[in-house]
Amino acid sequence: MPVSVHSGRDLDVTSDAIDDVNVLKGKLWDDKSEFDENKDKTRFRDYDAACDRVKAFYKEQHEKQTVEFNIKARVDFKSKTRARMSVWEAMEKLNTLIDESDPDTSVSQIEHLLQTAEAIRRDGKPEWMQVAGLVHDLGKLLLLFGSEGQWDVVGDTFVVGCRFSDKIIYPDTFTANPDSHDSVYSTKYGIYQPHCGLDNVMLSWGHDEYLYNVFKDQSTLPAEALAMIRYHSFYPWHREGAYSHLANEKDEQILAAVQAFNPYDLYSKTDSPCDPVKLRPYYEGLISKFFPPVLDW
Ligand SMILES: O[C@H]1[C@H](O)[C@@H](O)[C@H](O)[C@@H](O)[C@H]1O
Ligand SMILES: [Fe+2]
Ligand SMILES: [Fe+2]
Repeated sequence: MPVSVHSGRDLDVTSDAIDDVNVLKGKLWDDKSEFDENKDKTRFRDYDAACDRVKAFYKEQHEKQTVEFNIKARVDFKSKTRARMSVWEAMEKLNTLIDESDPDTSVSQIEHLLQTAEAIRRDGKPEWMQVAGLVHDLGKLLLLFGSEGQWDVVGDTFVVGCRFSDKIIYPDTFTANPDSHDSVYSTKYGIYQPHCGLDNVMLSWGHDEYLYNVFKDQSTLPAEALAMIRYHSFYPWHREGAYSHLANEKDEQILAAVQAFNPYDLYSKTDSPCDPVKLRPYYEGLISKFFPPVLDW
């Protein structure tokens, strides 16, 4: 049985899907201590200690995310509408996906979205930020829309078109990426100008970039929320301080927003489980404030 599940079945979140996920959890993660509720913060994102599934994921991703692939993915994105549905329907669709790149969670994606949103709500943060938490990983729907695998959907992001930063996890795996040997793409600035701004660089294609593009014209979310969505996986920048030679002043401002969001995304992964049925009325209320009833995905 494959370790990743992304069937297109429309299951009710309260029933079969939860069972499916629990079965998978048992199969995927033998060492339950990895997910204990009192996990120390320093033990999150421990990629040295990560299992083979995570290492294999990044090896493949770092080899295949080239400039050529990224241009193709963006052209493909613009060429069609993949589905029409509401935000809550999109969340339900994701319910059986388990992310192969993530060393810190074994829960389904709807669970992760609710845990993130609930943690933000508990801290009394504004509604737009709760919504950002609720939707931030919906871009993983790409898995149901003909992605090539998980490598072009999940995982940390980085800039393509210039030298791969050594602040990216498993930096050695980029030697297998043809762009590492390209005379332009392998230079410090590559195809970019100094301080051109992150708006003008191509981040590796995946759930962040996809979802940002879906929401930028179909929501009333503020710029900070859109930045949280677009850059939440860009750890080399928001955590490691890489790419300052490409960032501009505007990016400095949004960095604060992305960093404020990050702990909720990361550390809520060991919170107690949420009940989607109980929480739905509250979050449907918030969704209706920021999104139309149906969106093009
Ligand atoms: O494995 C995780 C997961 O794919 C997250 O959704 C993403 O935002 C993170 O950057 C990544 O490390
Ligand atoms: Fe994510
Ligand atoms: Fe997340």
